[in-house]
Amino acid sequence: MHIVTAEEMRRLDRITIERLGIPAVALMENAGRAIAEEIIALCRRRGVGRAPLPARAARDGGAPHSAGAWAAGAAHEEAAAPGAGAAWNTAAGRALRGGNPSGGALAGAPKLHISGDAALMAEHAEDEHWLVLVGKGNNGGDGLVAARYLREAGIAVSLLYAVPPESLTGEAALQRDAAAAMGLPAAVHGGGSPGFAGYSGVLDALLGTGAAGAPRGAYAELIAAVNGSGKPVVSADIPSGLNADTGETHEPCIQASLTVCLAFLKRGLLQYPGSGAAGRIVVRSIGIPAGLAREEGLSAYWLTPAVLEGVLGVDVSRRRVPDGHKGTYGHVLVAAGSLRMSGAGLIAARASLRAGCGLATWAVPGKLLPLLVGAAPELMLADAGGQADGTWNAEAAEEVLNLAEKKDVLAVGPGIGRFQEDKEWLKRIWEGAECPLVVDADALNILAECDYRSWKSRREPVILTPHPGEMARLAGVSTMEIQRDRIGLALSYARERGVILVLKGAHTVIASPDGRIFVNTTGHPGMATGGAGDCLTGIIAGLLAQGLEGVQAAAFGVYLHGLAGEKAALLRDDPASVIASDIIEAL
Ligand SMILES: NC(=O)C1=CN([C@@H]2O[C@H](COP(=O)(O)OP(=O)(O)OC[C@H]3O[C@@H](n4cnc5c(N)ncnc54)[C@H](OP(=O)(O)O)[C@@H]3O)[C@@H](O)[C@H]2O)[C@@H](O)CC1
Ligand SMILES: Nc1ncnc2c1ncn2[C@@H]1O[C@H](COP(=O)(O)OP(=O)(O)O)[C@@H](O)[C@H]1O
Ligand SMILES: [K+]
Repeated sequence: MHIVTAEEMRRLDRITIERLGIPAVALMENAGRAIAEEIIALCRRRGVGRAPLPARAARDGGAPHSAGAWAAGAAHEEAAAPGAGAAWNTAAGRALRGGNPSGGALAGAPKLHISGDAALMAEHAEDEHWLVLVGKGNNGGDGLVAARYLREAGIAVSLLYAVPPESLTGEAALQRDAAAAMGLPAAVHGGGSPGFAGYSGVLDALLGTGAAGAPRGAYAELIAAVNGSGKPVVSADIPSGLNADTGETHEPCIQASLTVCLAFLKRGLLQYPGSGAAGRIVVRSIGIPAGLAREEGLSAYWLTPAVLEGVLGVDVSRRRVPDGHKGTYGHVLVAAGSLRMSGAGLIAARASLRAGCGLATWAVPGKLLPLLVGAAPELMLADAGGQADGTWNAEAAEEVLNLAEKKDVLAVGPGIGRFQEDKEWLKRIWEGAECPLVVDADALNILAECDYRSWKSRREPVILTPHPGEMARLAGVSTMEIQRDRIGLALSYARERGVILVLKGAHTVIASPDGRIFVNTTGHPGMATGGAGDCLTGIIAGLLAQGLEGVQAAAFGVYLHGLAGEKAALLRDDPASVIASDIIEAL
């Protein structure tokens, strides 16, 4: 699934309207109807058992999946089916709503099957009353359309305009008039906090992709009031107050239970804190052809199995040829670990084996070798020279390069620490290794102190795997600046430096020098544990050894790593108990 910026969304809108001739008002009609369907499905879900839907504030940390941030399979793409057919679930429902009311009673007679618009049927509609907050732009227009459909479903709605309705223009003005003609009750925000007591939910149609800066005036007042109301909030397109491109949340920003995102997933919904403000996200089609994004050369994606296969050409089933042997699946060399951090190397090397490479060799300063014998019997150990105290030195680079000669990939960095002439060490490896190179941990910190663009260019790809702190050092900005717009920053760094960049952390971003972007949503905060990153390095190296291209290995590796973290969490009482070795064992 593509992810787009607000500007890209406007371009796709324009093309649909101008080139395909689909009127803007038709898109708005589809958008509003989709939002109404999702609200009805939500009402139906809470109708089952009549349990009140928890308000956003009372929920968890707010991941984009209602089943909990870490639930296994959370990142799998689901087809949006807003409760279709659910209205027919009970025999009473079938009989009352006219779906073949005679049932099997008239044996032998031909059955007449007629069904109504199930997506717009709300059971217990009489218990619902939704407040629709209407902004001045097209987002407000979407809300007005949704209000009409909700009314049609028997749900009471009240409109609250943020600005005088006369200030609406274009399609939004048409919807204002239609809502008035239908007799929907409406008021204009008059300052202060509106009362929410009588409402069962709030539709936030205040600001969408046309918003600029922090919500002002009435918008800000309404958002703050809704957040304090304890009512479930559904946001149209994006939560009002969210930067649709970066995921930054302005003060204030709607905290939604559900966001019905229209046409294409907006970048800001996939990046924290935006992901947290959105609640559950449903992307609904509104008549803009999905293929337009590719035709227009957009190349940012939410990373799913479909994207891995269809866009990146990865065989996610990881089929092996029947006559394959360990040579078929490649040999990884991991240059990692030192006296105080040998475990980092061990984790990376073991993870590469679990990722399916045929052979893995772990190179360490020679002093450590006798201590590591048997640490992982499947691994081969190699003496990389180094200092008498078990740390690395510049000369060890030559040994690593010798060892790398017959290997398919070289991973460097986990647990190496800093040492004298470490910049020289890394330069020699960078320029000399004739296989793909994965650079992690302290090797990234070393790199941050080098002008590596002046180094001899490499034929084989380089994959950098920084966490936000390491990325800040590489880019020469603060960690806060990195987190402010992770996608934008990863993209520009990868392009400028000609490297494949894996910017780790919640919703890891994979950026390639050719401008492709993939955002991963597998994984969970329990993976914020020492060694989890070393494990990822090993997985990516293991996939490269099996012949995957750089971007394929980086994206698939990140996806598998998160999935393994989810599986590992299911074996524990609490995801916080997951440690890096568990992730390896869950691969
Ligand atoms: N064909 C289409 O285009 C389709 C579009 N669709 C929908 O339209 C949405 C985009 O609509 P949009 O471009 O009209 O912008 P939107 O976010 O509704 O409001 C902007 C207005 O708010 C105001 N304003 C801005 N910033 C502000 C602030 N900080 N604080 C306070 N006010 C602020 C600003 O007014 P101004 O201040 O300029 O007078 C401006 O007029 C999109 O998210 C989707 O929902 C779908 O229906 C599909 C078809
Ligand atoms: N909240 C989170 N959600 C998903 N994945 C996470 C989260 N926090 C950390 N991770 C993942 O765990 C790994 C931690 O890596 P890193 O910080 O380099 O650890 P280390 O250096 O100890 O190996 C990364 O792959 C990161 O994406
Ligand atoms: K909104």
